[in-house]
Amino acid sequence: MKVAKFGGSSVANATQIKKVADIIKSDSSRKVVVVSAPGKRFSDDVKMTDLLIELCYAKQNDQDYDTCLQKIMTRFQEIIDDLGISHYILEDIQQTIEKYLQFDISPMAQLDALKSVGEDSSAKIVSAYLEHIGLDASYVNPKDAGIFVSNEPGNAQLLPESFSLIYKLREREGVSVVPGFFGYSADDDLVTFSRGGSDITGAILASGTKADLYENFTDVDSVFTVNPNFVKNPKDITVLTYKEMRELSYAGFSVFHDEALIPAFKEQIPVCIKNTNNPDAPGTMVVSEKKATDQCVVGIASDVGFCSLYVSKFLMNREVGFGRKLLNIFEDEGISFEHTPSGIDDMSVIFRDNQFTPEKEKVVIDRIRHELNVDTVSVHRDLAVVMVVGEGLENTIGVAAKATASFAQAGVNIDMINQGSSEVSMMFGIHAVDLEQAIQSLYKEFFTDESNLEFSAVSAKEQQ
Ligand SMILES: Nc1ncnc2c1ncn2[C@@H]1O[C@H](COP(=O)(O)OP(=O)(O)O)[C@@H](O)[C@H]1O
Ligand SMILES: N[C@@H](CC(=O)OP(=O)(O)O)C(=O)O
Repeated sequence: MKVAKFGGSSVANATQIKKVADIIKSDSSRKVVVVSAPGKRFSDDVKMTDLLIELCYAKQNDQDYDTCLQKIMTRFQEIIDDLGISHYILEDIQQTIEKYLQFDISPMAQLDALKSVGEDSSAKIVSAYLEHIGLDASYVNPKDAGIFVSNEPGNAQLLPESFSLIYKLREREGVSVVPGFFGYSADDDLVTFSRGGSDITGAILASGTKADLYENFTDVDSVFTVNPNFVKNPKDITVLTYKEMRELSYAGFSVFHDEALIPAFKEQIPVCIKNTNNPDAPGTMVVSEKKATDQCVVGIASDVGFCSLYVSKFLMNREVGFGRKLLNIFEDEGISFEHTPSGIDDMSVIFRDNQFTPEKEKVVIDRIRHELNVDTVSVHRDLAVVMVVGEGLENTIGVAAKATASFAQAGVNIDMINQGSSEVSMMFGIHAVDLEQAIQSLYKEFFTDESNLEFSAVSAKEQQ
């Protein structure tokens, strides 16, 4: 039995939904289908989820929201008309939105309720269309599917008791179409996962039903070795391990949500990333182990929006508890950190920029100066993180040298290197303005010549 998730690009309009239906029809083992909200139809288009967020903010700020509501309804109407299914669904969507707009609940809870309408409506539309073409299909609400989550709006986490309920989905007749992206709290509130979270729903259902395969349908033939927005027609990846995919999606391979790896990994469900527009292409498999290959580096990922706080203090290495005290300040101020590269008298804390308002920055710096008595403290914003990822890194010599040489060749200054704490990745902090050049230079270094083969030859020799 397979769980198939279709992303926003796969349900963006009626033409795409018809492709989805063909894919479901072609394989009767696709018993559980998860859908996202309608995504972008062209590059400047707006995702349905973003329209719903706009609608919610307009309402909460007492602004006119009719135009936005109209845009939302027109998009759903176009899809429903083009598919030739009942207008009853359109009325249902309108009533649901209006009910949520009138909800007297916290702003965050109202935002989550409205955000859920995109996926919920997609699931109703897709199941109605499947029935319309003669398939046995039904819409299954996340509550009926057993998706119970913590009450953290916009960042729901699955409650462990969900798994036994989800397993029961296997008993349902026909194709169950479940909306992605949200679940229900114990208090019956609608709570969404983080953005891109329909991948998480798919992985949870695949894991809970102990599916043989989790198929994640999107708009590219495979996961590429580098984000295609930086390099034209990059090489594709046929097999990745969970660890590799986790590191790559953490650092910007938005094609698959990094949190979606956890449920799949726990139950060892293989994941296949495939293209709705070209379903015959084999896609990329994500599995627990892969055969040793010549390929040392499998992908180069990058993400922006990082900030680094640097502290130096003479004899820091001898001061018991220094690192803990520094990180305690971050904890007290509610900032989660990503990396902490350090030297004998220096330590940097790397974290996501959006957590660091100017007021927060002032408080953190004052506390570090007064409580830790440091020699220097400084903050560097607009950083990007670049990850060079591959299971082969651990046993391969010279990758860092090649990477740093390629940064130097591209004239990119490296602010920070974090090597060794992960077995499968090497991380570089650079200025965001240099990102494109850095990525292109690394891609050239690792994927357009025989460099990976050279590496494997070196490491094989070293292991003898
Ligand atoms: N390394 C990568 N390989 C493939 N696609 C990538 C990669 N990095 C970023 N992407 C982007 O991810 C997109 C697919 O993810 P997303 O837009 O979330 O799809 P969906 O609508 O199916 O959820 C691709 O169109 C591509 O632009
Ligand atoms: N619609 C939600 C969830 C999601 O997973 O979307 P997509 O499949 O288009 O990435 C979002 O935009 O965040």
